[in-house]
Amino acid sequence: MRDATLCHLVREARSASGEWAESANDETLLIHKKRGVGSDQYVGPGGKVEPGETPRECVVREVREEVGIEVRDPVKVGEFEYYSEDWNALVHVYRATEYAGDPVETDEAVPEWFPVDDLPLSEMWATDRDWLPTVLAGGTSRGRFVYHGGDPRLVEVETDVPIERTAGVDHATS
Ligand SMILES: Nc1ncnc2c1[nH]c(=O)n2[C@H]1C[C@H](O)[C@@H](COP(=O)(O)OP(=O)(O)OP(=O)(O)O)O1
Repeated sequence: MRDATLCHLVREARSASGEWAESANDETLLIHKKRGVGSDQYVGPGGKVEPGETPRECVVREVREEVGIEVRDPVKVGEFEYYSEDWNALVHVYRATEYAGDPVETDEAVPEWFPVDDLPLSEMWATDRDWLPTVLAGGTSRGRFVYHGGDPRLVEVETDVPIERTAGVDHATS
């Protein structure tokens, strides 16, 4: 099973005067993906973990490659097993709030900020709605999703579960 990552960057929305708004108005950065698994949907930036890198190193690299920013504080907040006819993955989910630079379009992705309470769920993975709101709100999640023909056939989700935060920090994948 291949290791992969997702990064969900959350920023506190600003009012017109530039003041921090209520946390309910937080926003998260999604990408409209141009290629790869889940293309033509809105997803979090991320990708396959390369041999010799840790999932945390992967998520920093993939965010840099896909939207051109440096994420500073990714924290592992979830993981899920994904199974389909042609791709299986253990997906390590990270949440971050600090970054440097401004998101830019690349040949892989078009970045777009969305209010955390108004996600384009109909244009996202069907199972995102089962775990992503919890993660965006600062919780944790663990899951197992079996897809067939692009639709989820088995969905197992636990939220607010202990996540080994060091997982993927110190242990490079094979
Ligand atoms: N079920 C589900 N929900 C949300 N996100 C995902 C899944 N299954 C998945 O595999 N994913 C995510 C995990 C990764 O971010 C990508 C899969 O990796 P991919 O984008 O193909 O890898 P890259 O390295 O970015 O692609 P290429 O560079 O090889 O084009 O999907």
